[in-house]
Amino acid sequence: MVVVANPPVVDQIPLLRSPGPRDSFAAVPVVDLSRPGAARAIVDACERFGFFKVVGHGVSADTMDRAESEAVRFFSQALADKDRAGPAYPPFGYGSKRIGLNGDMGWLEYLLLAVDDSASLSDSCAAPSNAAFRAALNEYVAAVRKVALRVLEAMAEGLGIAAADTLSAMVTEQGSDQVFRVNHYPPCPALQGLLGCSATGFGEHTDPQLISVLRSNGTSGLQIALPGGAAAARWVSVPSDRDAFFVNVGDSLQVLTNGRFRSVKHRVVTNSLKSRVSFIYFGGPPLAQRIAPLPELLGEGEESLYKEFTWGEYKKAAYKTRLGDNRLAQFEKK
Ligand SMILES: C=C1C[C@]23C[C@@]1(O)CC[C@H]2[C@@]12CC[C@H](O)[C@@](C)(C(=O)O1)[C@H]2[C@@H]3C(=O)O
Ligand SMILES: O=C(O)CCC(=O)C(=O)O
Ligand SMILES: [Fe+2]
Repeated sequence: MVVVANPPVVDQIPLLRSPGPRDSFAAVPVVDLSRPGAARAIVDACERFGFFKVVGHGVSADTMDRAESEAVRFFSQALADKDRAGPAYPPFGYGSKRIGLNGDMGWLEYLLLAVDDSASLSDSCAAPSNAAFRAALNEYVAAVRKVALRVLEAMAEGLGIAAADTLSAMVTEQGSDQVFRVNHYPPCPALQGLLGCSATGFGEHTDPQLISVLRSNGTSGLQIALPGGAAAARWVSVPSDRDAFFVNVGDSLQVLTNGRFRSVKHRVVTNSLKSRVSFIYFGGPPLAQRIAPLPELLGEGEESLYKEFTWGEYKKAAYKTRLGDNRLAQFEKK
């Protein structure tokens, strides 16, 4: 009898070229939310990269540190204990290495959680059950969501949209689809010997929602693809900053701006020595929200580049794709 063993999970995690010093994105746009001019700077960064760093956000270091140390405590538990907070699919909870339902793998473990209308972790997610961790995450989520709303308001202002809450209302309306994710990338020392290679932490993708707001513990690993026109994308590492937030434009915001803002392709490469812990708030609208270019942004005679769809339709289609797929392609007008 031939016994075929399943390949070890780690063999299914793709390798990436380790970033070198020349791949650092030192020119990452930095927006100080507390200063005048933020709206213009945000629009400029969204048009050029779909990505920027936010300082002057007013979130206390205590709020960030408490959430981080509770997350570190959670991930340091035995696997059997963490598994009690899973599985991640369906629909929310603890997951390890498998991302989504379509075969993507990364060198990470994570908590995928739903956020309710009052900006707290949804009662429908029992995980995490530890009261101190849950309280720390609730405090953090409330704070980061406020940052996301201020950024969306600044975007509307910078785009010259009359109603300041046109974009932010989409993620505050009843039934808005907000997700929160805590990612832990353990160091991946097994690859130290393979010169110039790192394991994929989180494979390349764009985020489907309107906006994602990320904060990490200061361990590098996040990379974005610089737009290259016809040329192949150039991957650059984002210098980490534990005191700042990083904002990604998502696919839905690209459509709402008829392609003026670009959803940024990004990925995470593991560090061979240090753990990375990241928190990401994903702001999405209610499922019934129509995702189409805002009329104020369409010039005379300008047509939508996309077919009509709702967030619910886009999300359903997105969850059938692999991470690296171009999810918007099937909604583009040919
Ligand atoms: C492979 C997948 C994971 C993902 C759902 C998908 O089918 C395609 C989009 C992925 C993504 C990327 C951004 C967020 O991390 C996420 C929660 C999301 O909304 O879309 C993940 C999904 C996931 O991890 O379930
Ligand atoms: O963990 C990170 O730093 C980024 C992860 C990410 O892009 C995601 O969860 O969608
Ligand atoms: Fe992402």
